[in-house]
Amino acid sequence: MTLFSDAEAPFTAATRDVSGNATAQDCAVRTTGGVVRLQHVSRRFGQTQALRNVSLTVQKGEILGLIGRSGAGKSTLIRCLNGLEQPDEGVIEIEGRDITGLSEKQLQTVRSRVGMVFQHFNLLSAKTVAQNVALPLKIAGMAKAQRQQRVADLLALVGLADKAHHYPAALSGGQKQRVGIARALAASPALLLCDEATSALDPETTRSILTLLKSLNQKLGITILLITHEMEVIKSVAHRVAVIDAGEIIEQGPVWQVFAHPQAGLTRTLLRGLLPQLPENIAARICAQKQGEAIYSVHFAGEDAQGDLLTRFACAFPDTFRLLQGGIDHIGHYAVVHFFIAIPADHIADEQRAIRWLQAQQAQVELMGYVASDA
Ligand SMILES: Nc1ncnc2c1ncn2[C@@H]1O[C@H](COP(=O)(O)OP(=O)(O)OP(=O)(O)O)[C@@H](O)[C@H]1O
Repeated sequence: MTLFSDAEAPFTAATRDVSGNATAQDCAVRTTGGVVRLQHVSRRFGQTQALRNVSLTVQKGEILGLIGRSGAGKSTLIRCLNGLEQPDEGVIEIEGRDITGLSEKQLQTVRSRVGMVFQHFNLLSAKTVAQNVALPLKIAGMAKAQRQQRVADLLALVGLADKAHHYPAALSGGQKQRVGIARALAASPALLLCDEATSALDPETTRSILTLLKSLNQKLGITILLITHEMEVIKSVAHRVAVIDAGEIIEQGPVWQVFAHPQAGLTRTLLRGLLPQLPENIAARICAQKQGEAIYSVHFAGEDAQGDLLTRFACAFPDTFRLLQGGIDHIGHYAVVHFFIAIPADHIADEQRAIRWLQAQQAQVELMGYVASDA
Protein backbone atom coordinates (compact mmCIF):
# COMPACT_ATOMS: atom_id res chain seq x y z
CA MET A 1 0.00 0.00 0.00
CA THR A 2 1.31 3.44 -0.81
CA LEU A 3 -0.29 6.67 0.24
CA PHE A 4 1.42 8.71 -2.42
CA SER A 5 0.17 8.51 -5.96
CA ASP A 6 2.94 7.59 -8.36
CA ALA A 7 3.04 11.17 -9.57
CA GLU A 8 3.54 12.49 -6.04
CA ALA A 9 6.11 9.99 -4.91
CA PRO A 10 9.60 10.41 -6.39
CA PHE A 11 10.14 6.75 -5.62
CA THR A 12 8.43 4.10 -3.60
CA ALA A 13 10.47 3.04 -0.59
CA ALA A 14 8.43 0.08 0.64
CA THR A 15 8.98 -2.32 -2.20
CA ARG A 16 8.30 -5.55 -0.31
CA ASP A 17 5.30 -6.77 1.57
CA VAL A 18 5.48 -7.57 5.27
CA SER A 19 6.63 -11.10 4.47
CA GLY A 20 9.62 -9.65 2.67
CA ASN A 21 8.38 -10.57 -0.83
CA ALA A 22 8.78 -8.13 -3.67
CA THR A 23 5.51 -6.36 -4.54
CA ALA A 24 4.12 -4.64 -7.58
CA GLN A 25 5.48 -1.42 -6.07
CA ASP A 26 8.91 -2.55 -7.27
CA CYS A 27 7.89 -1.19 -10.63
CA ALA A 28 7.57 2.29 -9.17
CA VAL A 29 11.09 2.39 -7.72
CA ARG A 30 13.22 5.15 -9.06
CA THR A 31 16.68 6.07 -7.91
CA THR A 32 17.16 9.25 -5.94
CA GLY A 33 19.53 11.01 -3.57
CA GLY A 34 17.91 9.81 -0.36
CA VAL A 35 14.68 9.19 1.53
CA VAL A 36 15.50 12.14 3.79
CA ARG A 37 17.64 15.08 2.77
CA LEU A 38 18.32 18.13 4.87
CA GLN A 39 20.26 20.98 3.33
CA HIS A 40 21.59 23.82 5.46
CA VAL A 41 18.74 23.58 7.95
CA SER A 42 18.77 26.05 10.85
CA ARG A 43 16.26 26.65 13.64
CA ARG A 44 16.59 29.17 16.43
CA PHE A 45 14.51 29.62 19.59
CA GLY A 46 15.30 33.08 20.97
CA GLN A 47 18.99 32.96 21.86
CA THR A 48 19.22 29.18 21.39
CA GLN A 49 20.42 27.89 18.06
CA ALA A 50 18.71 24.46 18.19
CA LEU A 51 19.84 23.49 14.66
CA ARG A 52 22.75 25.12 12.87
CA ASN A 53 23.30 24.62 9.15
CA VAL A 54 22.44 20.90 9.30
CA SER A 55 23.00 18.95 6.08
CA LEU A 56 22.21 15.26 6.31
CA THR A 57 21.03 12.52 3.95
CA VAL A 58 19.47 9.18 4.84
CA GLN A 59 19.85 6.89 1.85
CA LYS A 60 17.16 4.43 0.84
CA GLY A 61 17.54 1.17 2.77
CA GLU A 62 20.14 2.41 5.21
CA ILE A 63 20.05 2.71 8.98
CA LEU A 64 21.45 6.08 9.98
CA GLY A 65 22.13 6.66 13.66
CA LEU A 66 21.92 10.24 14.90
CA ILE A 67 23.63 10.58 18.24
CA GLY A 68 23.93 13.55 20.56
CA ARG A 69 23.73 14.56 24.19
CA SER A 70 20.68 16.06 25.84
CA GLY A 71 19.83 19.43 24.31
CA ALA A 72 21.88 18.78 21.14
CA GLY A 73 18.88 19.37 18.86
CA LYS A 74 17.66 15.82 18.15
CA SER A 75 13.99 16.47 19.01
CA THR A 76 13.99 19.70 17.03
CA LEU A 77 15.30 17.78 14.03
CA ILE A 78 12.55 15.15 14.40
CA ARG A 79 9.91 17.85 14.70
CA CYS A 80 11.23 19.46 11.53
CA LEU A 81 11.04 16.09 9.71
CA ASN A 82 7.42 15.71 10.84
CA GLY A 83 6.56 19.21 9.79
CA LEU A 84 5.68 20.04 13.41
CA GLU A 85 8.42 22.67 13.33
CA GLN A 86 9.45 24.84 10.40
CA PRO A 87 13.15 25.62 9.94
CA ASP A 88 14.21 29.27 9.74
CA GLU A 89 16.49 28.38 6.86
CA GLY A 90 17.23 25.42 4.65
CA VAL A 91 15.42 22.68 2.77
CA ILE A 92 13.99 19.41 4.11
CA GLU A 93 13.12 16.77 1.54
CA ILE A 94 11.23 13.55 2.24
CA GLU A 95 11.39 11.24 -0.78
CA GLY A 96 12.62 14.15 -2.86
CA ARG A 97 9.75 16.45 -1.91
CA ASP A 98 10.53 19.72 -0.12
CA ILE A 99 8.25 19.75 2.93
CA THR A 100 9.08 23.24 4.14
CA GLY A 101 6.15 25.58 3.69
CA LEU A 102 3.59 22.81 3.00
CA SER A 103 0.02 23.23 4.24
CA GLU A 104 -1.22 21.13 7.18
CA LYS A 105 -3.20 18.96 4.75
CA GLN A 106 -0.17 18.35 2.52
CA LEU A 107 1.91 17.58 5.62
CA GLN A 108 -0.53 14.83 6.60
CA THR A 109 0.39 12.97 3.41
CA VAL A 110 4.07 13.45 4.17
CA ARG A 111 3.61 12.25 7.78
CA SER A 112 2.00 9.06 6.56
CA ARG A 113 5.30 8.25 4.83
CA VAL A 114 7.16 8.51 8.15
CA GLY A 115 6.48 5.83 10.78
CA MET A 116 7.33 7.02 14.30
CA VAL A 117 8.59 4.77 17.08
CA PHE A 118 8.62 6.50 20.46
CA GLN A 119 10.63 6.02 23.64
CA HIS A 120 7.50 5.53 25.75
CA PHE A 121 5.58 3.56 23.09
CA ASN A 122 2.54 5.92 23.02
CA LEU A 123 -0.01 3.07 22.83
CA LEU A 124 -3.69 3.61 23.51
CA SER A 125 -4.35 1.76 26.76
CA ALA A 126 -8.08 1.24 26.10
CA LYS A 127 -7.41 -0.52 22.78
CA THR A 128 -6.06 -4.00 22.22
CA VAL A 129 -2.75 -4.67 20.52
CA ALA A 130 -4.53 -5.39 17.22
CA GLN A 131 -6.64 -2.23 17.51
CA ASN A 132 -3.55 -0.11 18.21
CA VAL A 133 -1.83 -1.45 15.10
CA ALA A 134 -5.02 -1.13 13.02
CA LEU A 135 -5.59 2.51 13.92
CA PRO A 136 -3.47 4.16 11.19
CA LEU A 137 -5.01 1.79 8.63
CA LYS A 138 -8.52 2.66 9.79
CA ILE A 139 -7.71 6.36 9.52
CA ALA A 140 -6.34 5.75 6.01
CA GLY A 141 -9.68 4.11 5.09
CA MET A 142 -8.51 0.53 4.53
CA ALA A 143 -11.35 -2.00 4.32
CA LYS A 144 -11.91 -4.12 7.43
CA ALA A 145 -10.98 -7.53 5.98
CA GLN A 146 -7.80 -6.17 4.40
CA ARG A 147 -6.99 -4.34 7.64
CA GLN A 148 -7.34 -7.49 9.73
CA GLN A 149 -5.05 -9.42 7.40
CA ARG A 150 -2.45 -6.68 7.48
CA VAL A 151 -2.56 -6.40 11.27
CA ALA A 152 -2.13 -10.17 11.54
CA ASP A 153 0.87 -10.03 9.16
CA LEU A 154 2.41 -7.14 11.08
CA LEU A 155 1.99 -8.81 14.45
CA ALA A 156 3.55 -12.00 13.08
CA LEU A 157 6.41 -9.92 11.72
CA VAL A 158 7.21 -8.44 15.15
CA GLY A 159 6.69 -11.77 16.95
CA LEU A 160 3.41 -10.91 18.68
CA ALA A 161 0.88 -13.01 16.79
CA ASP A 162 -0.40 -14.46 20.06
CA LYS A 163 -0.94 -11.05 21.72
CA ALA A 164 -3.44 -9.54 19.29
CA HIS A 165 -6.27 -9.40 21.82
CA HIS A 166 -4.21 -8.35 24.83
CA TYR A 167 -4.25 -4.82 26.21
CA PRO A 168 -0.99 -2.85 26.51
CA ALA A 169 -1.09 -3.06 30.32
CA ALA A 170 -0.59 -6.83 30.04
CA LEU A 171 2.60 -6.48 27.95
CA SER A 172 6.26 -6.09 28.90
CA GLY A 173 8.19 -3.00 27.79
CA GLY A 174 9.77 -4.91 24.92
CA GLN A 175 6.40 -6.23 23.77
CA LYS A 176 4.90 -2.73 23.92
CA GLN A 177 7.73 -1.48 21.73
CA ARG A 178 7.08 -4.31 19.26
CA VAL A 179 3.47 -3.11 19.03
CA GLY A 180 4.78 0.43 18.52
CA ILE A 181 6.98 -0.81 15.67
CA ALA A 182 4.13 -2.78 14.06
CA ARG A 183 1.91 0.30 14.24
CA ALA A 184 4.66 2.48 12.74
CA LEU A 185 4.99 0.03 9.83
CA ALA A 186 1.25 -0.26 9.23
CA ALA A 187 1.01 2.29 6.42
CA SER A 188 4.17 0.99 4.65
CA PRO A 189 6.17 4.13 5.40
CA ALA A 190 9.27 5.08 3.49
CA LEU A 191 11.07 5.92 6.72
CA LEU A 192 11.00 4.57 10.25
CA LEU A 193 11.95 7.33 12.65
CA CYS A 194 12.98 5.80 15.98
CA ASP A 195 13.21 8.38 18.73
CA GLU A 196 15.17 6.86 21.64
CA ALA A 197 13.21 3.66 20.93
CA THR A 198 15.25 1.57 23.35
CA SER A 199 16.06 4.15 26.03
CA ALA A 200 13.29 2.93 28.37
CA LEU A 201 14.27 -0.74 28.01
CA ASP A 202 16.71 -2.97 29.90
CA PRO A 203 19.86 -4.12 28.04
CA GLU A 204 18.51 -7.54 27.06
CA THR A 205 15.21 -6.13 25.75
CA THR A 206 17.17 -3.38 23.99
CA ARG A 207 19.15 -6.05 22.15
CA SER A 208 16.00 -7.87 21.06
CA ILE A 209 14.40 -4.66 19.75
CA LEU A 210 17.59 -3.72 17.90
CA THR A 211 17.71 -7.21 16.39
CA LEU A 212 14.10 -6.74 15.25
CA LEU A 213 14.89 -3.35 13.66
CA LYS A 214 17.89 -4.84 11.87
CA SER A 215 15.82 -7.73 10.50
CA LEU A 216 13.05 -5.35 9.35
CA ASN A 217 15.67 -3.31 7.55
CA GLN A 218 17.01 -6.44 5.85
CA LYS A 219 13.63 -8.09 5.11
CA LEU A 220 11.63 -5.04 4.06
CA GLY A 221 14.46 -2.77 2.94
CA ILE A 222 12.98 -0.07 5.16
CA THR A 223 15.05 3.06 5.75
CA ILE A 224 15.60 3.84 9.42
CA LEU A 225 16.68 7.02 11.20
CA LEU A 226 17.64 6.03 14.71
CA ILE A 227 17.95 8.80 17.25
CA THR A 228 19.78 7.92 20.42
CA HIS A 229 22.26 9.06 23.04
CA GLU A 230 23.86 5.59 23.25
CA MET A 231 26.82 4.65 21.05
CA GLU A 232 26.17 0.97 21.80
CA VAL A 233 22.84 1.24 19.93
CA ILE A 234 24.56 2.82 16.94
CA LYS A 235 27.24 0.14 16.93
CA SER A 236 24.68 -2.68 17.02
CA VAL A 237 22.53 -1.68 14.07
CA ALA A 238 23.48 1.46 12.18
CA HIS A 239 25.32 1.57 8.86
CA ARG A 240 26.27 5.22 9.21
CA VAL A 241 26.35 7.61 12.14
CA ALA A 242 26.01 11.38 12.45
CA VAL A 243 27.02 13.14 15.64
CA ILE A 244 25.10 16.28 16.59
CA ASP A 245 26.37 18.79 19.13
CA ALA A 246 24.82 22.18 19.95
CA GLY A 247 22.64 21.95 16.83
CA GLU A 248 25.52 21.13 14.50
CA ILE A 249 26.51 17.89 12.77
CA ILE A 250 30.11 17.66 13.89
CA GLU A 251 30.98 14.29 12.39
CA GLN A 252 29.40 11.67 10.14
CA GLY A 253 30.49 8.54 8.33
CA PRO A 254 30.26 4.75 8.23
CA VAL A 255 30.02 3.40 11.78
CA TRP A 256 33.19 1.30 11.55
CA GLN A 257 35.15 4.30 10.31
CA VAL A 258 33.90 6.63 13.03
CA PHE A 259 34.62 3.96 15.66
CA ALA A 260 38.11 3.40 14.29
CA HIS A 261 39.07 7.03 13.79
CA PRO A 262 36.74 9.39 15.68
CA GLN A 263 37.60 12.95 14.75
CA ALA A 264 35.56 15.09 17.14
CA GLY A 265 36.25 15.28 20.88
CA LEU A 266 32.57 14.59 21.65
CA THR A 267 32.62 11.43 19.49
CA ARG A 268 35.66 10.22 21.42
CA THR A 269 33.85 10.96 24.69
CA LEU A 270 30.72 9.10 23.55
CA LEU A 271 32.90 6.15 22.51
CA ARG A 272 34.90 6.04 25.73
CA GLY A 273 32.94 3.21 27.30
CA LEU A 274 33.17 1.08 24.15
CA LEU A 275 36.85 1.36 23.25
CA PRO A 276 39.81 -0.06 25.19
CA GLN A 277 41.42 2.52 27.46
CA LEU A 278 44.94 2.81 28.76
CA PRO A 279 45.01 1.02 32.15
CA GLU A 280 44.59 3.52 34.97
CA ASN A 281 47.91 2.71 36.66
CA ILE A 282 49.72 3.55 33.39
CA ALA A 283 47.57 6.58 32.54
CA ALA A 284 48.32 8.05 35.98
CA ARG A 285 52.11 7.77 35.50
CA ILE A 286 52.61 8.53 31.84
CA CYS A 287 54.84 11.52 31.05
CA ALA A 288 56.64 13.11 28.10
CA GLN A 289 60.16 12.52 29.45
CA LYS A 290 61.90 9.59 27.78
CA GLN A 291 62.42 6.75 30.28
CA GLY A 292 61.61 3.08 30.97
CA GLU A 293 59.02 2.08 28.39
CA ALA A 294 57.46 3.88 25.44
CA ILE A 295 53.66 3.59 25.43
CA TYR A 296 51.92 3.37 22.07
CA SER A 297 48.27 3.38 21.06
CA VAL A 298 47.56 1.38 17.90
CA HIS A 299 44.33 1.75 15.89
CA PHE A 300 43.46 -0.31 12.90
CA ALA A 301 40.32 -0.77 10.81
CA GLY A 302 40.03 -3.09 7.86
CA GLU A 303 38.24 -6.06 6.38
CA ASP A 304 37.17 -8.73 8.87
CA ALA A 305 39.98 -11.04 7.80
CA GLN A 306 42.57 -8.42 8.75
CA GLY A 307 41.35 -8.44 12.37
CA ASP A 308 44.23 -10.74 13.31
CA LEU A 309 46.65 -7.78 13.25
CA LEU A 310 47.64 -8.21 16.89
CA THR A 311 48.36 -11.93 16.43
CA ARG A 312 50.49 -11.24 13.36
CA PHE A 313 52.30 -8.45 15.21
CA ALA A 314 53.04 -10.75 18.15
CA CYS A 315 54.43 -13.40 15.78
CA ALA A 316 56.60 -10.88 13.93
CA PHE A 317 57.93 -9.23 17.11
CA PRO A 318 58.03 -11.80 19.90
CA ASP A 319 59.63 -10.43 23.10
CA THR A 320 59.60 -6.86 21.72
CA PHE A 321 56.53 -5.43 23.43
CA ARG A 322 54.19 -5.80 26.37
CA LEU A 323 50.45 -5.78 25.61
CA LEU A 324 48.76 -3.45 28.09
CA GLN A 325 45.18 -3.50 26.88
CA GLY A 326 43.32 -4.20 23.67
CA GLY A 327 40.45 -5.69 21.74
CA ILE A 328 38.80 -6.34 18.40
CA ASP A 329 35.33 -5.17 17.45
CA HIS A 330 33.51 -6.42 14.41
CA ILE A 331 31.21 -3.79 12.91
CA GLY A 332 29.44 -4.87 9.76
CA HIS A 333 32.11 -6.51 7.63
CA TYR A 334 34.92 -4.58 9.26
CA ALA A 335 37.28 -5.33 12.08
CA VAL A 336 38.25 -2.44 14.36
CA VAL A 337 41.38 -3.27 16.34
CA HIS A 338 42.66 -1.05 19.12
CA PHE A 339 45.44 -1.87 21.53
CA PHE A 340 48.07 -0.32 23.78
CA ILE A 341 51.62 -1.62 23.98
CA ALA A 342 54.78 -0.84 25.95
CA ILE A 343 58.23 -1.15 24.29
CA PRO A 344 61.48 -0.70 26.28
CA ALA A 345 62.64 2.81 25.44
CA ASP A 346 66.29 1.76 25.19
CA HIS A 347 65.56 -0.77 22.41
CA ILE A 348 65.29 1.93 19.80
CA ALA A 349 65.99 -0.31 16.79
CA ASP A 350 63.28 -2.83 17.84
CA GLU A 351 60.88 0.00 18.60
CA GLN A 352 61.36 1.58 15.20
CA ARG A 353 61.07 -1.72 13.31
CA ALA A 354 57.87 -2.60 15.18
CA ILE A 355 56.29 0.78 14.52
CA ARG A 356 57.27 0.70 10.83
CA TRP A 357 55.72 -2.79 10.55
CA LEU A 358 52.45 -1.58 12.09
CA GLN A 359 52.37 1.48 9.84
CA ALA A 360 52.96 -0.71 6.79
CA GLN A 361 49.77 -2.59 7.77
CA GLN A 362 47.94 0.79 7.64
CA ALA A 363 47.62 0.96 11.43
CA GLN A 364 47.59 4.37 13.09
CA VAL A 365 50.29 4.41 15.71
CA GLU A 366 50.53 7.14 18.32
CA LEU A 367 53.28 7.58 20.90
CA MET A 368 51.44 8.46 24.08
CA GLY A 369 54.47 8.97 26.36
CA TYR A 370 56.73 7.04 28.70
CA VAL A 371 56.52 5.29 32.04
CA ALA A 372 59.16 3.95 34.38
CA SER A 373 59.75 0.27 33.52
CA ASP A 374 58.32 -1.09 36.79
CA ALA A 375 54.84 0.21 35.82
N1 LIG B 1 10.10 25.31 21.74
C1 LIG B 1 11.27 25.67 22.24
N2 LIG B 1 11.43 26.87 22.81
C2 LIG B 1 12.63 27.27 23.28
N3 LIG B 1 13.76 26.51 23.24
C3 LIG B 1 13.65 25.29 22.70
C4 LIG B 1 12.41 24.80 22.16
N4 LIG B 1 12.61 23.57 21.67
C5 LIG B 1 13.92 23.28 21.90
N5 LIG B 1 14.54 24.31 22.49
C6 LIG B 1 15.97 24.37 22.86
O1 LIG B 1 16.72 23.92 21.73
C7 LIG B 1 17.81 23.12 22.13
C8 LIG B 1 17.68 21.75 21.48
O2 LIG B 1 16.58 21.08 22.08
P1 LIG B 1 16.12 19.61 21.65
O3 LIG B 1 14.91 19.30 22.47
O4 LIG B 1 15.99 19.57 20.18
O5 LIG B 1 17.35 18.74 22.12
P2 LIG B 1 17.47 17.13 22.27
O6 LIG B 1 18.79 16.76 21.67
O7 LIG B 1 16.28 16.49 21.73
O8 LIG B 1 17.52 16.92 23.83
P3 LIG B 1 16.97 15.65 24.69
O9 LIG B 1 17.84 14.49 24.30
O10 LIG B 1 17.19 16.10 26.10
O11 LIG B 1 15.53 15.47 24.34
C9 LIG B 1 17.76 23.05 23.66
O12 LIG B 1 18.66 24.04 24.16
C10 LIG B 1 16.33 23.41 23.99
O13 LIG B 1 16.25 24.04 25.25
